[in-house]
Amino acid sequence: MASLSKTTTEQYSYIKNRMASTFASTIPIVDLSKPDAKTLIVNACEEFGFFKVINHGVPMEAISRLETEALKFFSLPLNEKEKAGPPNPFGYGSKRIGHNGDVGWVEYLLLNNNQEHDFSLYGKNHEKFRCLLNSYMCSVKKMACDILELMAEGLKIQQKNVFSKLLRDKESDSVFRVNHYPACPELAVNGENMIGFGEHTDPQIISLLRSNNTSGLQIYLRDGSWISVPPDHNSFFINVGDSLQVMTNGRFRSVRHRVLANGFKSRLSMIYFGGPPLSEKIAPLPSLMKGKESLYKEFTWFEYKNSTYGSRLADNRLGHFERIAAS
Ligand SMILES: C=C1C[C@]23C[C@@]1(O)CC[C@H]2[C@@]12CC[C@H](O)[C@@](C)(C(=O)O1)[C@H]2[C@@H]3C(=O)O
Ligand SMILES: O=C(O)CCC(=O)C(=O)O
Ligand SMILES: [Fe+2]
Repeated sequence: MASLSKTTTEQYSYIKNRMASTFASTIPIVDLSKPDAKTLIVNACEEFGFFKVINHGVPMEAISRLETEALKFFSLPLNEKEKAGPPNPFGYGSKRIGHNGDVGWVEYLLLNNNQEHDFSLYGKNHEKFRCLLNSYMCSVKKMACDILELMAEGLKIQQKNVFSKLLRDKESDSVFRVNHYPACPELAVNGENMIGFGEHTDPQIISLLRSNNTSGLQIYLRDGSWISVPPDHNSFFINVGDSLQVMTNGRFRSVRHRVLANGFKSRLSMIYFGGPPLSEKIAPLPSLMKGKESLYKEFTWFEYKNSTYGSRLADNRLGHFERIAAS
């Protein structure tokens, strides 16, 4: 994947070389060890649907050991990696994202938390890889639940575990993804920007992203501009997903985001997507309605997921489920 010519990159989307501004100071930072965390989380979810977390409690040692194993996997020859693919939807994938024509300058591993994966396909260190992945997923899931509980407190919801119980449920449909974006030297020469992972919102409740120190992630602001998120390998970045937007009746916004390929350095990111059980009804919480109508028709996570997997990355997936306001 690292060697490419113009013909191989033609299939990817380029974006105009208008640099997105990097406003490091715009992105809210939440220190999970501070008492104001819950208020800052609610403000960030309302304004951006996105924030950075420090003092997260996931040991750096566990993170870097997993990152090393993931990089070892991605450095295998393509035919070896392809033994763990194609992703339907889980396994190893390269360039194609989903099944509806999206492509990006990325290769990845997609795993489901409650499905047995045949790890023997993941290189000769697969046992080590599996153990590191399991312990990382446990720590990140715990952090996700802590954040969701702070969120419920910040929203003054009596039932503190109203969101976190969905991730803790043994049927929780959560997904883990490792994305590898090789450096794309042609971009460094032409000064162009190419899409690594096209713009989209995450369909689940919450996503916890951690990457190495290579830039690329951008988020879309309410004013219609894209901003680059300065990478920080010691922190986690949290996205509000579509399901949380619905549960808060639109008070929190699922954030549109994308990744641009880098001309000089490869990027490795690991994302935990916390999702509810398939049978869970996704609907606004009564305590957040305050006499207002629901903005959404009723649906289960199974129905939303089915519709998601038939959509293109950039689609507004919640559009199908919005109620048309009576005039
Ligand atoms: C094009 C697609 C890939 C995706 C499923 C979809 O049809 C639309 C949503 C995509 C997305 C974005 C967030 C996560 O990375 C993901 C695993 C998810 O749940 O929804 C991906 C899906 C995928 O890569 O299969
Ligand atoms: O790789 C990244 O940094 C973000 C990718 C992403 O948004 C996703 O996998 O849903
Ligand atoms: Fe995403």
